[in-house]
Amino acid sequence: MSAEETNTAAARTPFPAELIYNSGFGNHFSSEAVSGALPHGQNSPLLCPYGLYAEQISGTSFTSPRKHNQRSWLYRVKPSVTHEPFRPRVPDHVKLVSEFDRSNSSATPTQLRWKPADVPEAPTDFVDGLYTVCGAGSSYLRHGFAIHMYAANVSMDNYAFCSADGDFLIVPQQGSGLNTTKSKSKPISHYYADHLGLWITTECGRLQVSPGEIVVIPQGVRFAVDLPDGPSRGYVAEIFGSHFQLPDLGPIGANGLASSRDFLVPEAWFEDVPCPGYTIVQKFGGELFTAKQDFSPFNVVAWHGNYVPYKYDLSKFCPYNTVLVDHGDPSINTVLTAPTDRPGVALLDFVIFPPRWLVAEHTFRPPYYHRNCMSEFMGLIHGGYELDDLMSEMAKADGFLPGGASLHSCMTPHGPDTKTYEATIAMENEAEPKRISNTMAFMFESCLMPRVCPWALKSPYMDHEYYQCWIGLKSHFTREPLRVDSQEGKNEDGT
Ligand SMILES: O=C(O)Cc1cc(O)ccc1O
Ligand SMILES: [Fe+2]
Repeated sequence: MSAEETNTAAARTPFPAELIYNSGFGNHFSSEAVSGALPHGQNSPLLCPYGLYAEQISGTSFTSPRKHNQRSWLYRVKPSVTHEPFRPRVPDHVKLVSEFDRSNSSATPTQLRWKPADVPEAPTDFVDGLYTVCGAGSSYLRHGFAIHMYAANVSMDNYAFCSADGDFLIVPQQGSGLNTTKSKSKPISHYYADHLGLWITTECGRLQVSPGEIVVIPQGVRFAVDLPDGPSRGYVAEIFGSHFQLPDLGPIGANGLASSRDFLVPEAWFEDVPCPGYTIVQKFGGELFTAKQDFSPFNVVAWHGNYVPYKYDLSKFCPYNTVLVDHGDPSINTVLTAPTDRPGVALLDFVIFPPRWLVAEHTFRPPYYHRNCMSEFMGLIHGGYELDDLMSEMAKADGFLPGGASLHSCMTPHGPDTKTYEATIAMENEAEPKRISNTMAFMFESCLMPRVCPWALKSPYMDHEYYQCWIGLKSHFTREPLRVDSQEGKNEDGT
């Protein structure tokens, strides 16, 4: 059937120009698309208002401590259980992994970098365009993560998707007609102001997510992605057995980094139209299963709870950083963290490198050379990474491009390339403040060691020459004493 013939209610219902959201992180929300649809005083009355069915979705075990416990109650036209049996999805050309071992992925300590992937020419929706790059652990054992990327050019037609494996943190990188013109002063949202991004219909309501924003769809929550504006490309971190939370702020105090009130949660929205042949596609243990039903899963008239999808605009992030010497550790820029049972050890941190001022003195300002016991996957949403923007065209570091990616696994050495090192030193450690404006990079950082999927290793976008960017780093060692550029012996004005 063509898109015109199918009864694709979700795809056909245009989103309003501006959606209204609830605001807050981890709140217990209540939302009614029809006034009075939420029961009062109890969750599961004998008969719910308007003859709705009550259904609970749990994101944590029933007995999880109260401060971690996540669940929502959905009041819907028909319950989710009304469907034909799940069957393996055909054709099964899926490049998704949720239990990483020798049969489906490789160990490699090499520094890896990928160029941005082209959006396919053949019609490809969000689910078909999704492929796993790397990951670790197991969704079956509820401990691990997978990093996927996607490139899509059509809306999902007459079906909804959910992952039984884990929460999806989606980072859209590109919408159609992306304006890449550089500006020193524009916030990232301006670059994408005309782009509608992803229209995501979920059981809890609808979200519009543009590049520069992120969205989290919790494990099991059903959603459909429409592309009103044409092709889209981006990154996904899927976490098994943990949920994202805001990082503790420690000595920073009560404010800063990502603020609770900037997280936006949908308002209840439903459709109640016949949907013959509607399909639920469920990712379960890395495999896709389908089940037919004759109604839309977006039939939740009201809901309440704290297990909800949410979005966040990265330009709202309030960065803190070095104000005197030394490059700070990237954890200072953590937007969200998915914890393990070990304090301070993340299953997955989502860290950003937003526009900001560089003001450090006597300091090599780019990231230091390092080897990390955690593994670092990086993506670039917009502009250049770190000092790219400040360098002359001659010295401009290249190779890490918007839509591209890199992976520096556990204990794999990495740091600024030769051009960045030389250009930084050539700036003679200028002490005056500099603004990095044209940038929005991010990192998924995990305590687990990722294995890399074969299609990512064999990808035509793999940059096999990546190692070359460090080969030119020369020895500057001399037995002659160098001018020691430290604070010692200096006056407050630097003289
Ligand atoms: O490797 C990277 O580019 C990520 C990173 C950034 C930074 O500012 C400090 C450490 C670090 O791993
Ligand atoms: Fe790093």
